Amino acid sequence: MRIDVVTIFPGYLAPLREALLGRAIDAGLISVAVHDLRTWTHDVHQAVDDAPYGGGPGMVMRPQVWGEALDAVVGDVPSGEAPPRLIVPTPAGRPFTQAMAHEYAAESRLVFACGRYEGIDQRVIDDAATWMPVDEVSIGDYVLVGGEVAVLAIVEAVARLLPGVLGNPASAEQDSFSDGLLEGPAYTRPETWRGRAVPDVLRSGNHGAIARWRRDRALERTAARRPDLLAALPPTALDRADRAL
Ligand SMILES: COc1ccc2nc(C(=O)O)sc2c1
Repeated sequence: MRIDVVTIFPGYLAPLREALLGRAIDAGLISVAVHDLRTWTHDVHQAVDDAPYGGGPGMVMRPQVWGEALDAVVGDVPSGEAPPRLIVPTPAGRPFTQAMAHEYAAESRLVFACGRYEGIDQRVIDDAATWMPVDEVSIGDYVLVGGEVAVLAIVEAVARLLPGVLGNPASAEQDSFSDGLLEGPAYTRPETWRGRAVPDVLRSGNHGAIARWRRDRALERTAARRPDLLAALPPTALDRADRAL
């Protein structure tokens, strides 16, 4: 997968080259190019923003600069080749979900546009949508200062789903949300720590009982913390034992 990120703060994306993602880049599983939006300014001040039409607080990012940047970064899409998906993090975006992470993991190329200030002139999004799929997404019901942190989260959620990135593919298959539920509690050695013992069932070697216990804990946690996820499960998702909980 090829990933391009356009931002006025390239240094914010440095964590993409660390740890698991850094190893995936070194292994050639993903390529990441970070572009400084100011490359496409033509004035001495390298201005990327201007006052909003209609008044109001803050500044809006200029369409000319973004238009040239996306033209250059996306480049000419060879005929017959699918254009990349443009992802624009914004508080006004569609909530980013694990299902979307799987959708994005199937793409060969993603381009991220990181907004700052009050966001990017809407015409940039509208123009881009005439020649590539554009998703405006939010990583949560809170407002960040810019799109860069959201890009780090989205890229990590997507890249870990790519073949070869996670050491143990089963980890992705048993993710929270993979079966629509939150993961339950996890334990490792020692057996007792500060007077707290690991649940006996997890040391029983009885794989059926362990699976049942883990499912029950996941159902309990989901019911307590995300009842919306439980309500969204298809009726067939819960078996008789689940319902007996
Ligand atoms: C101006 O660019 C922004 C500002 C806030 C913000 N908050 C996001 C979120 O997903 O919460 S994405 C994003 C982009």
